Amino acid sequence: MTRNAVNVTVTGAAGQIGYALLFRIASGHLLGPDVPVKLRLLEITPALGAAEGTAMELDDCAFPLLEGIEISDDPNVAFDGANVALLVGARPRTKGMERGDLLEANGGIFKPQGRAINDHAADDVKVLVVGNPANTNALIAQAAAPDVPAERFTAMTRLDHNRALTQLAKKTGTAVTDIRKLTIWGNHSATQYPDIFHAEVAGKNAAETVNDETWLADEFIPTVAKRGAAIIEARGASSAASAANAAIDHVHTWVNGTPAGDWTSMGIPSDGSYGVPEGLISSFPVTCADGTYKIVQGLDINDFSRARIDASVQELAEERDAVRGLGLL
Ligand SMILES: NC(=O)C1=CN([C@@H]2O[C@H](COP(=O)(O)OP(=O)(O)OC[C@H]3O[C@@H](n4cnc5c(N)ncnc54)[C@H](O)[C@@H]3O)[C@@H](O)[C@H]2O)C=CC1
Ligand SMILES: O=C([O-])CC(=O)C(=O)O
Repeated sequence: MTRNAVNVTVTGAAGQIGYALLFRIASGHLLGPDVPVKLRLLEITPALGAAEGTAMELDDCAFPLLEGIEISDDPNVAFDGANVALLVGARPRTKGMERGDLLEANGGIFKPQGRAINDHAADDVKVLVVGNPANTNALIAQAAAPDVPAERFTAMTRLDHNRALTQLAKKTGTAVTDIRKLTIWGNHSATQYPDIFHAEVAGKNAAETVNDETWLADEFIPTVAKRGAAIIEARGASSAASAANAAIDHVHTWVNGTPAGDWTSMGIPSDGSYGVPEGLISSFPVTCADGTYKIVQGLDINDFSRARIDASVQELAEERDAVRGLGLL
């Protein structure tokens, strides 16, 4: 059976993550080996030439699943008919820039993009925001798209999830495939909380297996939460291939489902679960099936976890209040 191509819009297509992402989308890793794709690339006007260059390379791969590439500097064109929208392009923080300046600059990007998604994307559009501050940028885009169901706007914490998997596997001398039910809670920032209290390593409780709260508090959590900064320090540039890989994982899982007996982490609009105020886009443990996700319910949250979840959620609430103050919500 021949399937219709899925329209995948990627913003910031000429950037570092874009370069690591587009080839994997075109080769079938995002949606599956039998799903044709059409790429719609959005860039700012000065970067259109670089996006053209990447498109030339995509052509030169002769990917069997790639049915077309369109490039534009107009969000209304780039999001037209989008089934999947990967919002990667963002304004990076530069020297002397305050947090409020960063939020305002990103508001100028994500508000019009949200509006364009509202007006032009396909009815089934799924949105993943990668550009930082990802959770709050997702909130801005969502607020500008009142006709799109709010739950279609998600923010990426899968990179944090994957980072945590590897750190836990190393500590326990196991493979990442032995680990299940790990959770990232909260914001994609240094306040995020990677939680192993419900995780399993080779079928046994991870926290009991590790049995080392000092490692948990002083090594594991800070290593995962500050990994982005450590990569920048080591590489002289921020995570790109691993971020692209996580974006692929996030959408692939959302569309194709979580394996039985496991869950993943996604930044999603809170429904009030686990005391996270409704509407904040916060990371939760979720299962996915049939193209939708559900928050894993009924987990006991101990005092150690509660304090950390609350701190990250507090930061999200402050970011929301700041963008609300700027008139972006
Ligand atoms: N959520 C996560 O886990 C992670 C998020 N990030 C974030 O992803 C973002 C992108 O990272 P890189 O690709 O390394 O940055 P980059 O600077 O290499 O590329 C960003 C691209 O976005 C483009 N751009 C800027 N404004 C745009 C607009 N209005 N419309 C379309 N394109 C626009 C720029 O021209 C540039 O080509 C950054 O905000 C970074 O902090 C990075 C790693 C992980
Ligand atoms: O810290 C950054 O700018 C990049 C990022 O989000 C990450 O690597 O997690």
